[in-house]
Parts: sequence; structure tokens; C-alpha cells
Amino acid sequence: MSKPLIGVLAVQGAFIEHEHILSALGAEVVELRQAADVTNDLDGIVLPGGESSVQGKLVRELGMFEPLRALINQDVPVLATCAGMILLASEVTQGIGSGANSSTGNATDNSSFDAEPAANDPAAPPYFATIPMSVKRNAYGRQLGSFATAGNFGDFENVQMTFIRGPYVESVGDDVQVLATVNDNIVAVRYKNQLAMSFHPELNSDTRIHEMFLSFVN
Ligand SMILES: NC(=O)CC[C@H](N)C(=O)O
Repeated sequence: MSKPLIGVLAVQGAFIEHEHILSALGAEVVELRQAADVTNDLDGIVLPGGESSVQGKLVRELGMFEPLRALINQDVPVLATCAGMILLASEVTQGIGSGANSSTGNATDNSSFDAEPAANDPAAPPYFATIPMSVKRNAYGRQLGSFATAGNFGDFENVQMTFIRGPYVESVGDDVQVLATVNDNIVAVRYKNQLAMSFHPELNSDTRIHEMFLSFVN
């Protein structure tokens, strides 16, 4: 079988780390930077972490929004991490530390992982809205937003989970499978062809989640 071709959205955020893991696992990787990169040849799509409102805006401006949504709706497998999970949610709410009145915090400089969508911005959430779920951005606040833990992810035990100003899932619709929770909050789901999580599996050496994603790819 030829190598699966995985398109990694590469407009902003932590995309390189996904590319390294997928290449090491035997996939061919193409960076999605413009509309022409989004083709029917893609066997899978990765939506990386970063800043969801910047990504959402760029994806529209670069003409990738409709073709990407079409592929997702055609059941092309998707791996979405953190900001990527926000892009897939049918509803997005703002958590602690979001918004004009929020505290700015100073614990870490994770500015590329956090910004506020402008009111009435046509690029504001929801974005692809291909998973029926409500996701809360910056759900852990700015000061406590970055932490690491370990837990179960579906059948996988002891999965390292690195959170960087991550969201969590407040509620899920029918047929959305919950794969992981941390402190009773949902942090990973599967819905049909889409795997989405609040944390960053690409920042740890454990490749089980990427292997699971590749197992969805024909
Ligand atoms: N690590 C991340 O991807 C952070 C997500 C970011 N805080 C957002 O709301 O888009």
C-alpha cells in the first residue's frame, strides 16, 4: 500500500511537531497553506493547536474553509488538537481569561495560543462546526491554563496530556464518543471520522494517538 497523504494545516501554531510524528509513522505529509493544497488526494487532515480565531480567519482568507469543510463532511479522517478542536465545535463559548475584561496574567508567554475573536467578525466561531459539541475556550484560565497530566484515552492507558491554554468540552451531542476526561471535564472526543482533543499529543513521545488516527485512514 502506498503511503497515506496527510494534510497538516500550516497557517499558524504547532504544526511541525505533528508533521514529524506522522512522517516517522510512515505517512507522507503536505502542509496546507493555500486553497490549492486542499485536494481530494488527501487521506487525512490534521488541525493543530495554536490560536483558533487566527486560524479560523486565515483559513477563510486563504480560501481553504469550504474545501476543508467539504472533505471533513466526506468523512476524511481528522485529527484535531486544542485550537483544532475549537475549529470543529458546533458551539464555542469563552472561558476564564478570554475577553476584553479578562486578566492578562504573566505566568508564561503563550501568546500564539491565545487571542480574542473580534465581535461581529465573519471569521468568528463557530468555524467548521462538524462535531455537535459545545467547547469552552481557555477553559482553565490564563494562570492555570498550562499543565500536564496523564490519563486514559479510550483504550489507551497512561497517556501524557499537555495542556496549553486549552479548551474543554462542556457538552456533546448524539453519537459523540467521549474518549478522555480530566477532573470530570471532557478533554477528548471521537465523532465519526473526527478525533479531537484539548491537549497536545504531538508534544510527547507517545505516538499512540497519531497511530489511532492513521488507522482511520484508508
Ligand atoms: N494550545 C492551544 O491550541 C490553545 C488554544 C487557544 N487558547 C484558543 O483559544 O484558540
